[in-house]
Formats: sequence, C-alpha cells, structure tokens
Amino acid sequence: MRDLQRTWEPAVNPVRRFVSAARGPNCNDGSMSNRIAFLGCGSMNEAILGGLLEGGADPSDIVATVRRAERAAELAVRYHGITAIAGEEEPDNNKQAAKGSAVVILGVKPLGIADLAREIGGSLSPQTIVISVAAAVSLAQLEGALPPGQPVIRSMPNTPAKLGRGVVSVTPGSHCTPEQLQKAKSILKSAGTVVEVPEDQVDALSAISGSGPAYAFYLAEAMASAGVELGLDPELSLLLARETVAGAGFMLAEPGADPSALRKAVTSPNGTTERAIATFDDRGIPSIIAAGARAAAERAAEITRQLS
Ligand SMILES: NC(=O)C1=CN([C@@H]2O[C@H](COP(=O)(O)OP(=O)(O)OC[C@H]3O[C@@H](n4cnc5c(N)ncnc54)[C@H](O)[C@@H]3O)[C@@H](O)[C@H]2O)C=CC1
Ligand SMILES: O=C(O)[C@@H]1CCC=N1
Repeated sequence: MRDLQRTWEPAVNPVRRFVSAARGPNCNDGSMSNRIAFLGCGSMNEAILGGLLEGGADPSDIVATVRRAERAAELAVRYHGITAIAGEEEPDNNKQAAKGSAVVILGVKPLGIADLAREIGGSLSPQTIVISVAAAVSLAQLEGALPPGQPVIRSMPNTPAKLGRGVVSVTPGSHCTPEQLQKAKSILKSAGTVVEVPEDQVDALSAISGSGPAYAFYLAEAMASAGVELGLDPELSLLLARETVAGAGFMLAEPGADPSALRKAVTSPNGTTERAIATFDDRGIPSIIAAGARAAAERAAEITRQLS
C-alpha cells in the first residue's frame, strides 16, 4: 500500500506530492493506529474533522475521501497536514483510507451508505470502529452491509461541530464494546456535547439537533428580511440579524441557561418585545416549529423504510 500522508501545495504547485506516513496502518506493537478516516468529506464530515483539529487532533492522523480532485485539494489546503484522496483520481480511495484506520466515519448521503460500507468491508480490521453520521440509516442496515461482528456506532451530529459546539449523538451497535464506545465518545467530544441515545430516539433527536442549525439560520434569514421590510439597509439588517442570533446563542451556551428566562429578561411588560412575541403566539409559531420537527422525523422514518 502506498503511503497515505500527502499534502497539497496548489498555490505553488498544483501537483500532489507524497511524503512518508507518520504511522503505518498498524503500529509496530500490533495495536491499531490513531488514524481516523472520513469517508465522504462533505458538509457534515468536514465539520467534525474541523472540530477534531480545533480540539488538538494531529492532522497526520486524519485521512479524508471525496469524489472530486478539486474538493480534495480544497480540504488539504484548509486543513494542512491531513491526507485527502479523490475518487476521480484514485478509485480505491475509500479502501485505502479505511485500511489501517482505527476509526472510520461514513459521511455520504443515506442512499450511498450501504454501498460504501460494502466497498470498504474487506479493508477494515475487525477492531475498526465504523461510525455512520447518516440520517435514517439504521444500525441493522449498517451491520448488514459490513463484515459480521464489525463494531458500529450510529451517530447524529450537527454542523456547529466545526467550532467544537456541536451536539453529537451516539448509539452503539450490537458488536460495539463499552471500551470502543468510550473511545468513539472521547474522539467525538472535540466536536461538541456527546449524548448517548437509544436508536428509537435518533429520528427525534435528528429533527431537533441534526436539522436544528438550519432552523436557527432560517430565523436569522427571516429577521434580516423583516428588517429590510421595516426600511433598514439590507447589509445592516443582515449584520443585525447575524450578530443577534449569534449573541443569543452565546447566552444560551452559558452553563444552566434557560431559554424561557432569557426571553423574559428581554420582554418588558407592555413593551415592544411583548407585542412581537404575542404576535408570534397568535400566529402559532411554536406549533409551526413542532410541525416542522415532526415532518423531519417522519421523513427520516420514510427514508429508513425506503432503504430496507
Ligand atoms: N449536513 C448536515 O448538517 C448533517 C448531515 N448529516 C448526514 O451526513 C451525511 C452527509 O451529508 P452532507 O455532509 O450534508 O452531504 P454532502 O453532500 O455535503 O457530503 C457528502 C460528501 O460525500 C462525497 N461522496 C459521495 N459519495 C462518495 C464516495 N463513494 N466516496 C467518497 N466520497 C463520496 C461527496 O462528494 C460529498 O463531498 C448524510 O448522510 C446526512 O444525513 C447528519 C447530520 C447533519
Ligand atoms: O437534512 C438532512 O437530511 C441532514 C440530516 C440532519 C441534518 N441534515
């Protein structure tokens, strides 16, 4: 097998060069390497990768696979020292990355997960922990596509993982030992708060924390549009919306923060905020949000059925 440690220098020389691996597929003492493979490094896997590096992970322990060479170059420049391999250049990229990795994180779309799991099955060590971040792909579906006995964890992260502020759920499969679960948790905690949930709660969790960042961004978009409607300059309105949602997010991140108490602290009796919140209540915003979350969870269940 060729060395996995590669870097890119597109500003100077767009041609990939290979340098020697810091660690081989297995350490000399027979233990697994520390390598973590991100197979399918798009939005979600990149966010986790970024969080791990922010948390102090060694870039030479990280390998990422993608389809396009341009994307591999982008990742290798953004996260200096990692290895990024494009399938359009090396069709066995996923197998190369999986081989010798202690942890493999599957980050392709739900429909592609089983094919990817089957593709890499023969390259995994029996101890390699396979983590899937895909919505709707069940542990049974994952285990069915991997070699018998492979340790598997179903996870549902979210994109603030990139800043180490994500929420990452873990649900161990039937062959995952407590030590392997602990190892996965200790890796994922660089990406944010790790919670363990039973599998029958993953779709609900996904509808709140997995999709949730999009709801917060949607709120910021709506606030920015509302400001323009009230006559603000669009650039100023966007700035106000972004900084306000971000600032409120920081307040929510304080230990013990209570969203209801924080809201009340902004809402003077008979003041302006009270009028806005009353309008939101009249229009049924809480039930609209609940309906959206329910629709997200139902869609996850629908995809699971389609994959069976
Ligand atoms: N985006 C999000 O906020 C969240 C996404 N997820 C899950 O993460 C998974 C990925 O979603 P996104 O990152 O949003 O999608 P994405 O499209 O941004 O990323 C998928 C990446 O996989 C690559 N890819 C596809 N097939 C490949 C293959 N055979 N080999 C190597 N690379 C391949 C694509 O080129 C792309 O870069 C999905 O299963 C989704 O359910 C879970 C939680 C949140
Ligand atoms: O929209 C999706 O399907 C993924 C799963 C949770 C967030 N994004």
